[in-house]
Amino acid sequence: MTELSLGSSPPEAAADGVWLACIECGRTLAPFDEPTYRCPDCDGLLEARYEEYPTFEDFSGRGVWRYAAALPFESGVSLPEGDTPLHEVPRLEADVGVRSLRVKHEGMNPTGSFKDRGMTVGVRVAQELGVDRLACASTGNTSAALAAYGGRAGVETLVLLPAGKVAAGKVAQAALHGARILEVDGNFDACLDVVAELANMGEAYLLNSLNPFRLEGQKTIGFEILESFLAEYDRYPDRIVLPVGNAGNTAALYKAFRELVEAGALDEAEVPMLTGVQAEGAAPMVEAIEEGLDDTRRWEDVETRATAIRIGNPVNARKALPGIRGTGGTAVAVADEAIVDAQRTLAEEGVGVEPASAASIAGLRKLRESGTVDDDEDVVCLTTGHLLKDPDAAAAAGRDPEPVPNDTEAILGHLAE
Ligand SMILES: Cc1ncc(COP(=O)(O)O)c(C=O)c1O
Ligand SMILES: N[C@@H](CCOP(=O)(O)O)C(=O)O
Repeated sequence: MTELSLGSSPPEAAADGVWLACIECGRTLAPFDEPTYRCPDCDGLLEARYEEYPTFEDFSGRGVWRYAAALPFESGVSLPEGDTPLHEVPRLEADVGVRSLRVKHEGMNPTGSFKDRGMTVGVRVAQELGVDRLACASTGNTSAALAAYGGRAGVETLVLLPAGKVAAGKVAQAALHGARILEVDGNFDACLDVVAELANMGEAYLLNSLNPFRLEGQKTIGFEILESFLAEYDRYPDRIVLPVGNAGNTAALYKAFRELVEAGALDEAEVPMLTGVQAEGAAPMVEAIEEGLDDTRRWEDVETRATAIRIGNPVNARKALPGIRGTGGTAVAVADEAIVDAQRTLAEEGVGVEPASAASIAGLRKLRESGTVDDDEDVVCLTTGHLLKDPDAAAAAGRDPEPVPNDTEAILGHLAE
């Protein structure tokens, strides 16, 4: 696990032991002088770096801010977020046939997805920068989180959504939390291109996962999984399986593990294998892994019922591909039917997730069937968003309501049929 070294020296103007470094050319930048999303020299992705990396003993409290020692600030605009359940799923575990299977349900965050972890940190940075408008492109969840956290902070929010391709619950959230919603005649990747241009023009502060501080919040998923799993099993999971869209979580979890290794709190051999899952109709990361590419090829035409991961140009690919390879993981594409089936299976065991989230389960099943995942592995599947985010998908995947007369005897008769 040597790619993307964390070693760099702070620039002169580094604030309180934190700075930004380009993952391509190594240039370092002061973090809070002005909004910066990419390297001014080579356009590479930026990553937050710290003077010191904490060990588990440095963490205290609950939720995202438990990990303040690994974040750029002590606290932030919080609703609060993180501290999500690591569900047991005994029937699914037996069916898949692994040593242990847990489901880390990020749908239990305040706005119903993992984006809240990134937003609590990202909006804190926005306050530090003194910006007056926050913006994002979104397949839905980022917009809901941005609207809620921006609203809480009292800052104007603007979201660009691919018209007709965002689940109803997410649009409702962004609307009610007060975001200005622009529906764009184009896919998510086109929306992100426009928002990035607006941000570069100084029209808004961009809070997609291109923003390195979003990923600082999201890396706490990795810390939390390791701590909770260790507490229950006295060992770390072998593998973490996660849905991949813009590839922010893959990059963030990899960073969490590299930081712990750097701090001497985790052996390289203990780092879980990061295993990404995409829908067949939007699988540029899988293509890049299978073909040994250093970056993804942009897919112009993407389609999947898992609208949250309907993404053809994962902005974090250059961070996430080394994460998958460097941990000995892999990536796999799954059919929409397998995603829906996995969503139903999880729901029947009490865990309600949106379709994109269920991709992790569908991917695990596929990798077990192919023998890529062994039966003696400890696995954690990440489920990223709540079932109610996409009520239409849930209704379509679930049982149909049965109309009955307003009469007890008739209902008993109906139940006996
Ligand atoms: C519910 C859900 N799952 C998974 C993803 C993919 O996560 P990432 O972009 O971090 O790969 C997203 C958004 O991209 C999402 O909204
Ligand atoms: N699924 C995402 C897509 C944008 O991802 P981001 O992590 O880069 O903000 C969404 O919910 O919009």
